[in-house]
Amino acid sequence: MSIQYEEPALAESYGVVDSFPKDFGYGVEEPDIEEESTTSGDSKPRILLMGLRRSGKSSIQKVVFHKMSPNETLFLESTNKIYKDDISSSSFVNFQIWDFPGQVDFFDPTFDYEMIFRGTGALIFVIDAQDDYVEALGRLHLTVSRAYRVNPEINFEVFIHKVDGLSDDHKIETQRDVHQRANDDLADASLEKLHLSFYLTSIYDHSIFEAFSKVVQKLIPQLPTLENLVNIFISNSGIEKAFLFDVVSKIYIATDSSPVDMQSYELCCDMIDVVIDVSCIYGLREDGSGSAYDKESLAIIKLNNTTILYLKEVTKFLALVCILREESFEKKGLIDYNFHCFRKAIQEVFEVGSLTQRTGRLQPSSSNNSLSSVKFGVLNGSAV
Ligand SMILES: Nc1nc2c(ncn2[C@@H]2O[C@H](COP(=O)(O)OP(=O)(O)OP(=O)(O)O)[C@@H](O)[C@H]2O)c(=O)[nH]1
Repeated sequence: MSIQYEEPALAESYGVVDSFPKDFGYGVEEPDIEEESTTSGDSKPRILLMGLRRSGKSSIQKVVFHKMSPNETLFLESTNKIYKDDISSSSFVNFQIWDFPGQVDFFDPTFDYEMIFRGTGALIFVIDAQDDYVEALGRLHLTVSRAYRVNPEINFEVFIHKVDGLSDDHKIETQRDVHQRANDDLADASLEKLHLSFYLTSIYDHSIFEAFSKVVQKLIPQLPTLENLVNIFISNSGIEKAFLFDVVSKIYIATDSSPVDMQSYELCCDMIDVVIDVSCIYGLREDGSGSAYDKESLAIIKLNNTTILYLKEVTKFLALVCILREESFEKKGLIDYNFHCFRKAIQEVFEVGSLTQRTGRLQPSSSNNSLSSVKFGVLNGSAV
């Protein structure tokens, strides 16, 4: 992962350099920042974070990608320039986030919005749900309608943010109201084809990670392949739920087809934190060298309700976290064998993905073939 700064002073004022998990020891190859900013950087799929001032854009970016604790965001200064952040933690989650200052003026001739929207994969518009959102809705309409005219391929995502301050009923009501008004505005402008997706988010719980996971997943053309692989793996191994995580951000880039319940997701996120924290303390060599997350990374946690959490390294950046019953874990040999097949298949998808050229979004690959060559063991014991 590398960070690109518009201006060094701005970066310092954020204190990003300190909060960024550079010393995390994931073995992330740090690309040359100069080179990133001048060559490949701008061709990466782009996610734009837009919204009114103080709606929470920078906080989202810092909490999800830079391990900033939510309370620290209280001290974030207002963003004055477009702030580009390169997230190259894996070739699947390989994109650039552009954090816009709240007061972007589309009529300013120096703001080349056509160029910006042309290379954009997703536009996240953040609305502060604790504030009066009438102005934000006007801004949302102006922004998405302009962006759609330049690039109709963009995924438009609306984060109804800071919902931690709202009661459950109020949350649902706010979402319904925002949804209704935003779509009415689009209908009035004959833009019915423009699809908006809505998420209730807060940096004080896992909702922001979940929402970001869904946004990122839409930019991964290999997603059906990944989901298929997870499905085959869990059904042949007696596993209840599995998430393929990007370890640094805790975004899940794929899961099986059973519905995601927040509790399972939070449990798996917490497991990653525990494993990395313990590994940072006890997993490094005496001189501090080594990596907290590497090929050997593996953890099994038995909970007191006969549930087992099982984490294993898949690639340098990805981990599979599974939830299963104690009795299924008796067939650990089968699970390990199937995991081996799963990992091999994922690596194939990963290799093909990294070879394909990227444009506004990650390029589709012909990697579905990898499924046909995977031979999982089955639960009755006879390998296929
Ligand atoms: N309660 C609550 N406060 C939040 C949340 N997210 C951000 N905030 C607070 O909102 C304030 C503004 O956050 P910023 O991230 O600076 O907002 P911004 O949209 O980047 O603002 P500009 O840079 O001015 O455009 C900060 O005090 C954050 O702590 C949230 O989920 N819940």
